[in-house]
Amino acid sequence: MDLRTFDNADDLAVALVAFVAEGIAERIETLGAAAIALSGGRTPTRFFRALSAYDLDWERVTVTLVDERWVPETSERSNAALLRANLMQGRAAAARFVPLYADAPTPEEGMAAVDLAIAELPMPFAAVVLGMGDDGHTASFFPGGDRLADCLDPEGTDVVLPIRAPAAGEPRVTFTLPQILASDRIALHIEGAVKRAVLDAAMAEGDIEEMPIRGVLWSATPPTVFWCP
Ligand SMILES: O=C1O[C@H](COP(=O)(O)O)[C@@H](O)[C@H](O)[C@H]1O
Repeated sequence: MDLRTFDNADDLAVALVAFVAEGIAERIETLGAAAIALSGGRTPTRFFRALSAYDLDWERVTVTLVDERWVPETSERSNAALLRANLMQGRAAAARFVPLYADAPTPEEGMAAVDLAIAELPMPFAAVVLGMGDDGHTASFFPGGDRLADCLDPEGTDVVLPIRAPAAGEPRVTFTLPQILASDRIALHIEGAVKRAVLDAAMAEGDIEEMPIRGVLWSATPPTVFWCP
């Protein structure tokens, strides 16, 4: 595993920005456009702010989320709201943002609109940045999720799927594992001693559905891990 350790969150953010920006620049160079998928939650705010200031050809970049809680952007739980407030600013305001939420009561009812929106993405992703919960979930691959097996299916052809789980709060929508693993670059961004211990536990033997981050860590294309205390 390529584990990159930093003294503090600022240094980590600078390195993670460079990792993602290189992926974007390479893809723009070869194909003229790039899509990236970023995670929500509490961890990525500093990284988003640093990335928003980076000098890139942002007009050729489409940004989406790895996963979303099925809530409107007025909710403080919205990953899209977090991303708009912290990334889609400054230089990065020139990028296009594709949300994973549509104005419908359930993900199933909104899925056609989400599928239509993501069909525009220049896939595969130039870069994906994953987070990890203290329960070993990544994206919205939660232990006990009702569609977890479908999300993790290496042969699965769905691009995004709805999922519900006891620890997930709201219903979710998530890119599936094959879509994540097809990315040019995959980063796992974690901070703090607790998440480091979870990472160590996930690297040990065990069931993928118990700690779904294993689906990424144990894949043929494991992530580059960015960690600081
Ligand atoms: O719910 C979510 O949690 C994970 C981890 O978030 P953190 O707050 O522990 O950093 C995140 O990666 C995911 O995108 C988000 O929907």
